[in-house]
Amino acid sequence: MRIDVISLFPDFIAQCAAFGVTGRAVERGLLSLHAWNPRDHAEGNYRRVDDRPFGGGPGMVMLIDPLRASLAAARADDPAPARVIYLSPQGAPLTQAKARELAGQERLVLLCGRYEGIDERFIEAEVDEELSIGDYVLSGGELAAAVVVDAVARLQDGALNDAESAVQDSFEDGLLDCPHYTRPVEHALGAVPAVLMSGNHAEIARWRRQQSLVRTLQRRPDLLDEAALSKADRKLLDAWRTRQAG
Ligand SMILES: NC(=O)c1ccc(NCc2ccccc2)nc1
Repeated sequence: MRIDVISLFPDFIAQCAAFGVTGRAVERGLLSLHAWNPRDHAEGNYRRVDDRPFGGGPGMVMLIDPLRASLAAARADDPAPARVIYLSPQGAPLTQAKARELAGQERLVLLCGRYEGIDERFIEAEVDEELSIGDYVLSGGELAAAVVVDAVARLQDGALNDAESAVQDSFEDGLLDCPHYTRPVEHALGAVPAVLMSGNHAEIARWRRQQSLVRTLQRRPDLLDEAALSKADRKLLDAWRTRQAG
C-alpha cells in the first residue's frame, strides 16, 4: 500500500510512522509513505501557501494552486490510482470499519489542512472523501493523518505478530476489549481473577467475552446496539444481569 501525505510539515508524518508497528510495516515493504509540501510548489518569492478568507473573518485559508501542484507531483511520481482523503472536523467519523476499507486500497493521498482549512473549490474538485478522527479541532490535519496511517498500517497482511493481532481481533467484532492482567498474581492493588489462573481455556474465553460484552454495555451501549451478538453472547449478558440483580 502506498500513502502520499500532502502537508506543510512533511517530517511530522514520517516521524509518527517511524516507530513500532508502522515502522515495521514500512521496513517490510507493506507500506510506503511519501510526503509532499505545498510550500515547495508555491509561486512567488514569498512562496505563499495561504491567504485571507473572502468574506472577512479571522484566520487564513490554504490556497488552491500549491495544493493542486502538490497533488499533481504525487500523481506524476506514481500513476497508480489513489483515493484522496481530506482530514477535517467536517469529515465522516473514522471507524474501525472505515479503517478496514481504507486498508484494502492500493493507494491513499492524505491531505492535511492548516489554519482554517483549504479553499472549498479544491475539496470539490479533488477530494474523494473527508474524514474526521473525532469531534475536536486540532492545529492541523497531520495528527489525524498519522492516526489514519497507523490504523491502516496495522491492518496490512504481515504487519502484526500473533500477540499484536490478538489486540486487533478484540476490536474487530465491534466490542470493547476485556481487562488484562499479568504478574504478580497477588498485589497490594488486588489479586488476578481466579478464572484466569484456572487453566480452563473454555471458561477463560467465556469470562473474557462476558467482560467485553458487559464493558461495552456499561461504557458504550451505542456500540452494543450495532454489534451482531450471538445467542451465546445474549446468554452471557443475561447471566451477568441476573447476578447483578441477585
Ligand atoms: N477531527 C479531525 O479529524 C481534525 C482534522 C483536522 C484538524 N485541523 C486542521 C483543519 C482545521 C479546520 C478545517 C480543516 C482542517 N482538526 C481536527
